[in-house]
Amino acid sequence: MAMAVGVARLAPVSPCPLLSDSSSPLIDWTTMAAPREPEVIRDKAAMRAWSRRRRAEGKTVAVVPTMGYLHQGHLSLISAAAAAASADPVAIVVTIYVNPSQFAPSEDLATYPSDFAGDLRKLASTGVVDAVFNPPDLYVRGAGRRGAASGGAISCLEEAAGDGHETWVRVERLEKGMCGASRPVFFRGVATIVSKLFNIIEPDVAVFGKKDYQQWRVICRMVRDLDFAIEIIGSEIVREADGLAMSSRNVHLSREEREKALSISRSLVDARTGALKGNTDCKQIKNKIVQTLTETGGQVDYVEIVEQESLVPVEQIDGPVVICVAAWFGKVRLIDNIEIDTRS
Ligand SMILES: Nc1ncnc2c1ncn2[C@@H]1O[C@H](COP(=O)(O)OP(=O)(O)OP(=O)(O)O)[C@@H](O)[C@H]1O
Ligand SMILES: CC(C)(CO)[C@@H](O)C(=O)[O-]
Ligand code: BAL
Repeated sequence: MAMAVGVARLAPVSPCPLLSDSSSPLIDWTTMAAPREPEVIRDKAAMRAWSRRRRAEGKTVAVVPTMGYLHQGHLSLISAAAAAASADPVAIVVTIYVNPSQFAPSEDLATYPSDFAGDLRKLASTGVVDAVFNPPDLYVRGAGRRGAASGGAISCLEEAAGDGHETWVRVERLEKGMCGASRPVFFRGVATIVSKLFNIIEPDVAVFGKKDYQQWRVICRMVRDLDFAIEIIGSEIVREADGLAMSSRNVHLSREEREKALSISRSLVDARTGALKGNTDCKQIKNKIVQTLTETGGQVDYVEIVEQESLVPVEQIDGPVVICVAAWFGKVRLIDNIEIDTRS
């Protein structure tokens, strides 16, 4: 039975030495309700019925979409969900589904980390998660041939789905560039699965992390353009004590690779410090970050400085921008970012 929840009291910020002004507070769940096992729902119709019952009870339904292998970054989204509807009782749903349509066949779907039992323990410890939606599959699969090729890159889903699923959501401008250039099926898959989750769960609020900055912006634009009656919340990046952005894929880093990967967050902080001191030439900033990451053994995918909402690249930092980085350390592709506003 869902229960009204209080707001997770955020633990005093134990500032990370590198990012003290942008590290996100971790959550002191001990101040929350007693640990409580969330209901596990695996069927789409049951998930929709559960959500409609909560709303009929007068609750705000909040969803936190994830691909599992949960860490504090995910738990911070749950806290944001609880806080978003603090005036009303909220029913919080966390989805755990590794979405095949956002992975190209050449990417790491097969090695994506998973620990559902551990995830359930972490969610229970919060005492505020009412349901976990963990479907075995969310796509119609066909037995027949896929028919005329859709052209362009295909995802792991299309490789396996035959003449099944064929409807896609595209956010045509924001999906281009940065991760859209490196992962040509990623945002089509994300926008499509998030739309499906929204149609199944019918939430009032949905929380996404700014760690995946471009993804967050793509989803905000999709919600605007398709008139979803859903409040989208972007939650700040949660970092390890040494500044590394928490990410499920970090588990694949060797000790040495993890040490080298610290160059990402450190170079972002240095860039922001410099910009606030007047070093606002984007070409110089990007070249310095690329040099730093390369010298520490990273293979840079991209370093871009773009306007925060339009994601349009800028040549000078003069207003709200975000520096977005993607780089490989060993076989692990990491992303991170830092927002800068020289006018604030
Ligand atoms: N360190 C973090 N701080 C804030 N939000 C995060 C963080 N890590 C992940 N999230 C958010 O959690 C949600 C689920 O992301 P996901 O399940 O893919 O985890 P992940 O840590 O991003 O994994 P990976 O990046 O390795 O695929 C997304 O909205 C994502 O932005
Ligand atoms: C939003 C999401 C859950 C969609 O699969 C995924 O892209 C993620 O975990 O960021
Ligand atoms: N949060 C990232 C999801 C992905 O890399 O597919």
